[in-house]
Amino acid sequence: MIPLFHDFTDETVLVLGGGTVGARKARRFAREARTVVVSPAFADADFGDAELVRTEPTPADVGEFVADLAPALVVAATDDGAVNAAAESAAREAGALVNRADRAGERDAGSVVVPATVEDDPVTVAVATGGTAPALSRHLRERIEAEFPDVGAMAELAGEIRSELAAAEVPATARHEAVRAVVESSDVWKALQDGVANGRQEANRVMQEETREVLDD
Ligand SMILES: C[C@@]1(CC(=O)O)c2cc3[nH]c(cc4nc(cc5[nH]c(cc(n2)[C@H]1CCC(=O)O)[C@@](C)(CC(=O)O)[C@@H]5CCC(=O)O)C(CC(=O)O)=C4CCC(=O)O)c(CCC(=O)O)c3CC(=O)O
Ligand SMILES: NC(=O)C1=CN([C@@H]2O[C@H](COP(=O)(O)OP(=O)(O)OC[C@H]3O[C@@H](n4cnc5c(N)ncnc54)[C@H](O)[C@@H]3O)[C@@H](O)[C@H]2O)C=CC1
Repeated sequence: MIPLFHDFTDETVLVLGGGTVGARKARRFAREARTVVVSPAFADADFGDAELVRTEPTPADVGEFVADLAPALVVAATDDGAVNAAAESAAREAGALVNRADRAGERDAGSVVVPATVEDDPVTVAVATGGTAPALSRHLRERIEAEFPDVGAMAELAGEIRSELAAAEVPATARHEAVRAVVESSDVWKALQDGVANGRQEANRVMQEETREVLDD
């Protein structure tokens, strides 16, 4: 399976099932998309900014929700296999993506998996195990979050340096080496813990050192 990133801004996501799994997916998608959760009951859980619709659709009703909402993605997270299967076929018919929360293993195109995700804007790290061990995906996600608390700030810093070097018309190879030296520097990572300004200062030092090395060669 190959991970691809999908922008759901201005899209609708329909989640069927208001259990803890439906809540987790709703929370996740509601950060970006209009998210509607349809379920006869809702777990005592955080559904983020999702809209909750309390009703118990039959498999036939599911198609109507899909037709009405025209979602880009349908998440099938009920404990009823027939409803989840109906969600899958309605999504396919409507040309929407589908996420079957009750299935592991191989999938057809259009049937997508939700990975464990580290999000620290503008960075996204996605982890999956081919459905073999979701608990391990979660654990890896937590380890990555703990290991790189400033990853978003690092991305901003590297992006700023990239644009500045490009604007100064520094040749491509030197630019690439400078940016790589910054992101690979444990000193810059450490300095970022004390704020972006410290990170920037340390990055300047690393780049100066890098330039000196190039000139010495
Ligand atoms: C195939 C997939 C489909 C999909 O949902 O997209 C799927 C399917 C199933 N999960 C099951 C169980 C659990 N899932 C979790 C947790 C997560 N599951 C997620 C994704 C996926 N789960 C996709 C594959 C991802 C991959 O390849 O690794 C995460 C990463 C993302 C998310 O859901 O948001 C999220 C962690 C988020 C985070 O914390 O970062 C935990 C742990 C926990 O809850 O703490 C458990 C219990 C422990 C265990 O079993 O490992 C079961 C069995 C149900 C049963 O036994 O009844 C099935 C169905 C089956 O296997 O048949
Ligand atoms: N992908 C994942 O991470 C995981 C997936 N699962 C799978 O996902 C399913 C859901 O898991 P949980 O949330 O823990 O189960 P749950 O039993 O807590 O929640 C199921 C929800 O579906 C609702 N529901 C029942 N009939 C419905 C219908 N006709 N239309 C809409 N909603 C309906 C119920 O009211 C309930 O809110 C499980 O059956 C299991 O197969 C379970 C654990 C993790």
